[in-house]
Amino acid sequence: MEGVDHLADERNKAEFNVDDMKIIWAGSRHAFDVSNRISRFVATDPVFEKSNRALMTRKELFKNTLKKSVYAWKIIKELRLSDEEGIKLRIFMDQPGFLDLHWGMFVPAIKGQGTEEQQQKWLSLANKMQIIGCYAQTELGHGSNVQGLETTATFDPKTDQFIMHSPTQTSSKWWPGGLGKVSTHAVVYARLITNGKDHGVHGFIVQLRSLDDHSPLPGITIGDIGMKFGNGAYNSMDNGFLMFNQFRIPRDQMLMRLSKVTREGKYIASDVPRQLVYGTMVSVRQTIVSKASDALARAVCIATRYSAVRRQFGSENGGIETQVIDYKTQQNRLFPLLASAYAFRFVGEWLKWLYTDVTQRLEASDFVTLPEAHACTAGLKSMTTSATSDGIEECRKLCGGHGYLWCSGLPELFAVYVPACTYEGDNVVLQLQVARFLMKTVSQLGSGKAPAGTTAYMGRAQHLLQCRSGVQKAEDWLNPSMVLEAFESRALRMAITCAKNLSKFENQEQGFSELLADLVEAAIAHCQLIVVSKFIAKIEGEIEGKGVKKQLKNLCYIYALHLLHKHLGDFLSTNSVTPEQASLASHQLRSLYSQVRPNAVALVDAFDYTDHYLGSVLGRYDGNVYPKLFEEALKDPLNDSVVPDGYHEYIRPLIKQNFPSAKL
Ligand SMILES: CCCCCCCCCCCCCCCCCC(=O)SCCNC(=O)CCNC(=O)[C@H](O)C(C)(C)COP(=O)(O)OP(=O)(O)OC[C@H]1O[C@@H](n2cnc3c(N)ncnc32)[C@H](O)[C@@H]1OP(=O)(O)O
Ligand SMILES: Cc1cc2nc3c(=O)[nH]c(=O)nc-3n(C[C@H](O)[C@H](O)[C@H](O)COP(=O)(O)OP(=O)(O)OC[C@H]3O[C@@H](n4cnc5c(N)ncnc54)[C@H](O)[C@@H]3O)c2cc1C
Repeated sequence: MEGVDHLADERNKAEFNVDDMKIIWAGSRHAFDVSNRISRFVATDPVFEKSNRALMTRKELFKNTLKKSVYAWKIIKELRLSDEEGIKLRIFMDQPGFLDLHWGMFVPAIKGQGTEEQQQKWLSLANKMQIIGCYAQTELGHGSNVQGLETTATFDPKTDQFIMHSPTQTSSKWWPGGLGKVSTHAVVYARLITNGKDHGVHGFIVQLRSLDDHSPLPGITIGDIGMKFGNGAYNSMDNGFLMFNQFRIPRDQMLMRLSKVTREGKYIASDVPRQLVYGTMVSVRQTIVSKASDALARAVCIATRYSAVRRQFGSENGGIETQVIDYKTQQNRLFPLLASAYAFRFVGEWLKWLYTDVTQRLEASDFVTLPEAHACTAGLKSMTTSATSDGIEECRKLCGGHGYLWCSGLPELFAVYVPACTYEGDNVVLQLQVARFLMKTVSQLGSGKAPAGTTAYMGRAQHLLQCRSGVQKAEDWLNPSMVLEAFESRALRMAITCAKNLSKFENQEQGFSELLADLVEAAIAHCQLIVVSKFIAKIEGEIEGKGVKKQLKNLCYIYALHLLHKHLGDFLSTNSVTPEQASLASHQLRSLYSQVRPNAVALVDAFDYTDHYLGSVLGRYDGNVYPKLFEEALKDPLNDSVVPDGYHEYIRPLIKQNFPSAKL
């Protein structure tokens, strides 16, 4: 029934104030107000309609993305939206496109690696969108191995220019978003060569297309790399290829904040770490962690509301059947994902703080926390995107058959989200960076240099290697220090075992290669510890709102104890817990699920998602699922006529056994 809230009973059961939780989820009242206002604005503007996306051809989808993006930009300008509001507008527009790369990578790359003059010149154009830029790093032959890029930028002292060239097919740029059809400019990463010497990979601003007729400039071959995973989905983005044939750019288009080439062709490296050339990736990895919580929350919101609407079995004497959310198996799959969405939110907030802190330090030439910032952004990007991709797929299964329908919103969400495990660094490659950082930290234990930040726990190695968990009853698993100690001792013991095994190899690099799988496991254990510890820090801080803290505590312990359950092999093999303690954790987990159950729908309402943003018949706020599923089905073009096209050509001859005779 239209206008009826089918989930009202669920909402009435909530034991906390949802409006207060909305503020906690958003991060502040101000952030909530902006998010709430912009999401409603987008939801009610017909230009941002998106339900028809799956039926569009690639060309229609691309053009629709252009229309929405340009309209969004017009709104941002005309209504003088702040940066924060503009970002929200792009998020709620919910259609990947060139704006993401222009604002998310091109502009930050110039800000981070350009000199003052370069910033003034290029950002004044980019900020007005008089030029549109992308981030052209990955090539056909190399993505993960950035040092292996082949594109060259050779300085020609005669003309004071760099000659950009793609010497091989594998050196073609391949993947950059916005490159294929839209960008007029790119930050291109290429090997800098001066006086015959290769100085490694550096960034260059390169104009790709004419600003008059959009044709590629002479010496540039450019196009779209073709359809990607899923219908609609990420195909709104023009990921592109690019080849240079001796294409010339002025010397001052090398991004020269970190190192310079003089008029004479002399290379001057600054004394800052060369890894700062990777700075844009670090900044985007940090934002990807917050976006993971956003994507997982969308899937969980759909699965939770639908699980409360859906009923199967359990009716006695023709009475009402059981809501599937009441099955313990459903709770055991769903509630840890709900808890993970909250956990990633809070670790995302913390990571933003860490990133802001390292940026300020770098400006003051303090590089001490750079390795930690790199390890945290890389590891948490990897861990949260992997968990979110798996979580979205689990939510699809939690919705049974209807989850497989496009209009559930889950197939498209999965297809758009899953490349996050690959872009901005393959998730395994990134965990190996964390592992290197951990091995280095372990090797320095006892050297007098106390580990700091997220590895501070390693400074208590003596205790953590010997301690035995003090958990004796199920409620002890609600004691933050007992939970933390179990995670710390597991992470430390795994790291130390790796280090010991590594030391058995004469050649460290060969040892590292042999032990890759164990090293990744150790890195994941460390990242999980970070997320658990930041969630605990959150619930130990000040939290306003009726009943809010209690809910967050429940979710925090669900998050930690389900990880313990999932990785029990690690916890047992490192003697961080005993089998009896593990079974007490499972007992506590069941009790926490029962406490979350009456609050589940309200906990996803706290995400404050509009039906437009969710884009899901199953996740509708009012729970009016069944009539709407019919409405959606009837909109399908196959239902335009009752007798389908092809009937006379194929179905009728088949039924009437009236085929033209076959010839082999
Ligand atoms: C709410 C949000 C709203 C948002 C709105 C907009 C947001 C924007 C979002 C945009 C939408 C997203 C669209 C998708 C965009 C995808 C773009 C891409 O994929 S672009 C393409 C992305 N591509 C990739 O991600 C490629 C992945 N590959 C790589 O990053 C590198 O090749 C590597 C790290 C794997 C190795 O690098 P290599 O040079 O071989 O280094 P070694 O291993 O030999 O280590 C040497 C030393 O360096 C250290 N160090 C390393 N990195 C860093 C760092 N970043 N820093 C500091 N340090 C670093 C390392 O620790 C070591 O230290 P030590 O031991 O000596 O002390
Ligand atoms: C949707 C999308 C958008 C993108 N947008 C951009 C963009 O805007 N700009 C841009 O420059 N790039 C972009 N990329 C490229 C992206 O950054 C790379 O694809 C990514 O960094 C992974 O690199 P790769 O493709 O070389 O993977 P590979 O490194 O070839 O990975 C293949 C397999 O090898 C494994 N592997 C690789 N190296 C190691 C190792 N050392 N140890 C163990 N295992 C290893 C990986 O785990 C993986 O399983 C995009 C990619 C996608 C999918």
